[in-house]
Amino acid sequence: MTSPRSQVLLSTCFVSSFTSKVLTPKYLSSTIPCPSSARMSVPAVTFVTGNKNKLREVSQILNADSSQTPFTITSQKVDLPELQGDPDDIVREKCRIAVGERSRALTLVEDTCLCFNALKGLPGPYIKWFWDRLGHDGLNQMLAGFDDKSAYALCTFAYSSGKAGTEPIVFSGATEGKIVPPRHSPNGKAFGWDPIFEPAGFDQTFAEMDKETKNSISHRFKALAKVREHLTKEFSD
Ligand SMILES: O=P(O)(O)OP(=O)(O)OP(=O)(O)OC[C@H]1O[C@@H](n2cnc3c(O)ncnc32)[C@H](O)[C@@H]1O
Ligand SMILES: [Mg+2]
Repeated sequence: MTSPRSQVLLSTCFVSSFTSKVLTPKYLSSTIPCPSSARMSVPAVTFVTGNKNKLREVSQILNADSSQTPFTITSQKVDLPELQGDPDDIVREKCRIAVGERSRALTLVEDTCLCFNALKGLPGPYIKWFWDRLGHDGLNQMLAGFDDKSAYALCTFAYSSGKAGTEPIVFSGATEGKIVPPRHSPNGKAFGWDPIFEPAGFDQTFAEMDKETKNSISHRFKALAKVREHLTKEFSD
């Protein structure tokens, strides 16, 4: 029997194959099998997030290189609590909560920080609230009294096999850069704080560069490379 809570979860479930180029939201909880060309069998892993931009980037990054081992990831939209603390502890706890919601299935969650060096790493994991309340200009204003505008974007994934007695495994990736007055792409659409983050070595913000470039240098790309390596090892043989 499906509990009322799981019915809510199922009704907000996006299912997508990360082996497909297009994200197709469907109100299903089933998984999409690996293509017959798959060189190994990897059970579906569900990425639990309430953020469609994260989901899109994870999909694009995992699809970018067809020579990599394919594996199937579904996604589930759940508004997980915004926790406080150290990024690794936050994402581990986020994963435990997500696994609890999902009855021990293979589960992946992610938490993103934007850390200002002049502020000793803050806003860090609290960037969601700072960005919501202050916007791009307000975030710039926070650094107005400092010469040091350097910052880094940190992405931390936690993966759980869902097996009893196991702890989530954490994978992180960081990209250095600096905080700049907002600069958007010509189409004006942007993901979160991308318009104010200029990665080191580039003269464009994340929002100005094409998505392939962002996805080849981003905090998310670096963390996902470690996730991919782990999953490939875990499910080979
Ligand atoms: O359900 P979850 O996965 O928690 O999604 P969220 O939107 O709550 O995300 P976080 O808790 O990780 O908060 C990170 C904030 O930073 C934003 N963000 C995350 N990755 C980003 C990126 O690559 N570029 C710009 N903004 C990003 C995101 O929209 C949030 O406002
Ligand atoms: Mg969140």
